[in-house]
Amino acid sequence: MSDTMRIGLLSISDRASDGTYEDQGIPALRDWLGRALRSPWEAVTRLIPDERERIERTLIELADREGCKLILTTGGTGPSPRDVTPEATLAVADKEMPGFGEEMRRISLNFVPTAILSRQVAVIRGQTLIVNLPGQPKSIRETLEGVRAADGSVSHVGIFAAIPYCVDLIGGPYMETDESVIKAFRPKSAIRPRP
Ligand SMILES: Nc1ncnc2c1ncn2[C@@H]1O[C@H](COP(=O)(O)OP(=O)(O)OP(=O)(O)O)[C@@H](O)[C@H]1O
Ligand SMILES: Nc1nc2c(c(=O)[nH]1)N[C@H]1C(S)=C(S)[C@@H](COP(=O)(O)O)O[C@H]1N2
Repeated sequence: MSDTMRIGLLSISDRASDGTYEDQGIPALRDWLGRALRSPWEAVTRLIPDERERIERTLIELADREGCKLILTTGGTGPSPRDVTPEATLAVADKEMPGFGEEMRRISLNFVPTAILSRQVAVIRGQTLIVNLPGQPKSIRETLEGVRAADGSVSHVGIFAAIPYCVDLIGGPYMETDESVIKAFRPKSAIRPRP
């Protein structure tokens, strides 16, 4: 197996995909991962409208054909009629990982009272972890990295801390992070020494 982690970045937005505004979802995901990851990775990106069948097909393509062991989606998690990202994600799932959604909503409440409007979920499909993030571009960093106090110390750990070990457990590459951005947590027995 290659050591390069392929990460699917899926932006789901009617208006970004039809050109009403420029997509900021994929650039925000790419920038954050560029700062956070120390191990080799490459992005496979897709920008699509809020259409359930299209979202399901794209998730299956990224997981099964493109070999992405992690897929981060952004957008379509709210209560509006066209927000169907969680339904599409659950439809392609083998297992639900409810801790991610619960924790992201808790983290987001540090930033906006409307955090509870996001129905975001995370699931496992085969050897792929799929995580929904909200559509607001700033929510990407907020949920992945967590909350910092004024002195820069972490007051609420972001959900990315749990992603490398989750990827280990489903058979993906060993991911390493820049601890000044996000410290990946692994039990001692799962930590590999640096070469
Ligand atoms: N891909 C994106 N790029 C830039 N801004 C975005 C993007 N997706 C969402 N936003 C911003 O975040 C807000 C909330 O996101 P949400 O996914 O609810 O969008 P929406 O209102 O359903 O819009 P859309 O028509 O793009 O699907 C949007 O109103 C928009 O300002
Ligand atoms: N961290 C964070 N979470 C957030 C937000 C945000 O700005 N930051 N916006 C909320 C709002 S206003 C909505 S409606 C929901 C759903 O957003 P989505 O439909 O763009 O996915 O995410 C919520 N979660």
